[in-house]
Amino acid sequence: MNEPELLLGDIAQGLAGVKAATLIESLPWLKAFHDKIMVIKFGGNAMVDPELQRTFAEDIVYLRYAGIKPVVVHGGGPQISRMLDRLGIESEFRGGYRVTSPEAMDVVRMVLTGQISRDIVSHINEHGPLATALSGEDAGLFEGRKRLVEIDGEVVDLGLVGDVVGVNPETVLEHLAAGRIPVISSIAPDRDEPGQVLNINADAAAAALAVALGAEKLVILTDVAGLYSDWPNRDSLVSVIEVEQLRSLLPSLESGMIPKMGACLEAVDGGVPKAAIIDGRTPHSILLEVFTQSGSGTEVVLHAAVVPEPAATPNETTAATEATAQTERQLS
Ligand SMILES: Nc1ncnc2c1ncn2[C@@H]1O[C@H](COP(=O)(O)OP(=O)(O)O)[C@@H](O)[C@H]1O
Ligand SMILES: CC(=O)N[C@@H](CCC(=O)OP(=O)(O)O)C(=O)O
Repeated sequence: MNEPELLLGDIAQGLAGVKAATLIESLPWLKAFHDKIMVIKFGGNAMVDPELQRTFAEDIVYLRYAGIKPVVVHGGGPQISRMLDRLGIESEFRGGYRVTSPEAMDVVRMVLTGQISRDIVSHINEHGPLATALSGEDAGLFEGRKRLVEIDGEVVDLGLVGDVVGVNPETVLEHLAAGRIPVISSIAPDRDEPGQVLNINADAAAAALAVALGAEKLVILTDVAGLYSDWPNRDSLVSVIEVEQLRSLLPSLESGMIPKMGACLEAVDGGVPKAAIIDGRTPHSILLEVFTQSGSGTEVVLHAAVVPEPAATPNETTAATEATAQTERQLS
């Protein structure tokens, strides 16, 4: 063999080694998550590009064939706003929640249940008859109650916006037992007002469902790399954070991140071992998060493993940055 041929042979062998290392890195996670339920929240901002919808569906189907039981809860905030705009109905957000009139509620229901659920199901089912759509209204899945929020010391009525105050997960469990992938929209019947439905923030709906299902992990896809402890300082991306650190950081967060990090807290407080915020703009970010040691975004856990000798970080800006610099991801 001449020299270029030898070199090509070395490169091919090196690439094969990298591929094998990548595959074998997933083994501990395949074992840990085998037969476990994983709730994945697909945010409206993460689904704007059709190619990302396709790679999202591939990841979900991959999880399913890897022996995990994925449950998808989806949002669709930007898509609802676009439809409201087309219909000449004004959109207003307060404290991260959409002020929802009865007229807007019809549109929320139409876009989430009638359009986005169907699109996700259809992308997944390109791989086989796997996905089935459910609304939080179906078989009493969610029970909601109107949410009153306090903003700047003032109690604000957000209209038909609710919290999930009850979950009846049996239907979802039945679908999982049949090998299906449930795709769920975040609408809930109002417990206090029969016939009325409420608009639920999809992060909050995903967290409540993850707790009720006894999920092993909640994964939330959004349009940033994860949680920044000192937003918008790009050097402050957090890899792992403990619930108590997050609880003290929460009041300083800006509106988009409040429902998201609040949902992670609720999930871990409710017994879900891990909750992660990941970048839905990166193709296959779910696979990277679930099957690699470094993950792909921010993981929230009850207690993080402590690295024996943390490297010095000269630009530590907050208590959370300091604390998370000393932790690393772990299997359980
Ligand atoms: N501390 C923070 N870390 C990361 N993102 C933040 C933070 N504070 C505010 N944000 C903003 O929150 C946004 C995500 O929230 P949102 O737009 O509601 O997402 P989604 O549509 O996926 O639910 C980010 O794009 C970012 O602009
Ligand atoms: C009460 C409330 O704000 N509900 C959200 C529901 C959809 C959602 O949460 O979508 P994302 O995940 O894309 O943000 C809304 O009307 O936009």
